[in-house]
Amino acid sequence: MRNVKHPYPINIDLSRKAVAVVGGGAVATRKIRALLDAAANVTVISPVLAPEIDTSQVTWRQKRYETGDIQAMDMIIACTDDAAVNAQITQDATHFQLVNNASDKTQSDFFNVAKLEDETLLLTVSTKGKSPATAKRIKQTLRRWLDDQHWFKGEDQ
Ligand SMILES: C[C@@]1(CC(=O)O)C2=NC(=C\c3[nH]c(c(CCC(=O)O)c3CC(=O)O)Cc3[nH]c(c(CC(=O)O)c3CCC(=O)O)/C=C3\N/C(=C\2)[C@@H](CCC(=O)O)[C@]3(C)CC(=O)O)/[C@H]1CCC(=O)O
Ligand SMILES: NC(=O)c1ccc[n+]([C@@H]2O[C@H](COP(=O)([O-])OP(=O)(O)OC[C@H]3O[C@@H](n4cnc5c(N)ncnc54)[C@H](O)[C@@H]3O)[C@@H](O)[C@H]2O)c1
Repeated sequence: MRNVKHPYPINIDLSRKAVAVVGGGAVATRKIRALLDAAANVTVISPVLAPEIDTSQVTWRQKRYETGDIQAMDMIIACTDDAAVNAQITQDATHFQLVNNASDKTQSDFFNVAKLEDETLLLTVSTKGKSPATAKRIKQTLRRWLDDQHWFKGEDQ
């Protein structure tokens, strides 16, 4: 995130929102999984898609990114393997769109978080962009602790 010391944490209902994922590789696969969990309407813009991305659950625009592609989108995840393209996407977005640039945290309006979720609980972990691997480890430690307390009834995430 650009210069924010204390980001605003929220849980968003994405079921009426259009989300563009630009890029169709490993990072896109992970982000799309969480977006579909949240019932988002996902459009993927990428010439190639990883086989794990189910084309029956997303709209696939099989092309390289061009300015204009994200115009009607509420939220955009820029995760191509070309940092210049991801930077262009951040630049093309207007102030009322939310952009996550997966290759440059100084060009993001928001960061994604590690989550632990069952029917009644949603726990999220963020290191404010400093160490996603640490966020994942903390999540796994929390999962074991919650299991010991019998407080968690979810699947592995
Ligand atoms: C939490 C999680 C949620 C999610 O999936 O979105 C998430 N990253 C996850 C996984 C993950 N991330 C990376 C690998 C590969 C590791 C490896 O193999 O090398 C893996 C896979 C893994 O660890 O399994 C590497 C990586 N990540 C970022 C960069 C770029 C940079 O740092 O600038 C690079 C290096 C790229 C490079 O240069 O190569 C950036 C971001 N990643 C964030 C979130 C945001 C900050 C989160 C926070 O504040 O803590 C932030 C800033 C932006 C964002 O993406 O929103 C999810 C955990 C899922 C879980 O819960 O299991
Ligand atoms: N934020 C995170 O969690 C995180 C984690 C790991 C890596 N990264 C960053 O994300 C980037 C992508 O990583 P990956 O493992 O998904 O890469 P990848 O190589 O698996 O996938 C890249 C995808 O981008 C697509 N692409 C390339 N140029 C394009 C263009 N002009 N328009 C549209 N799509 C285009 C390709 O077709 C491919 O599907 C890395 O370069 C790295 O900087 C971020």
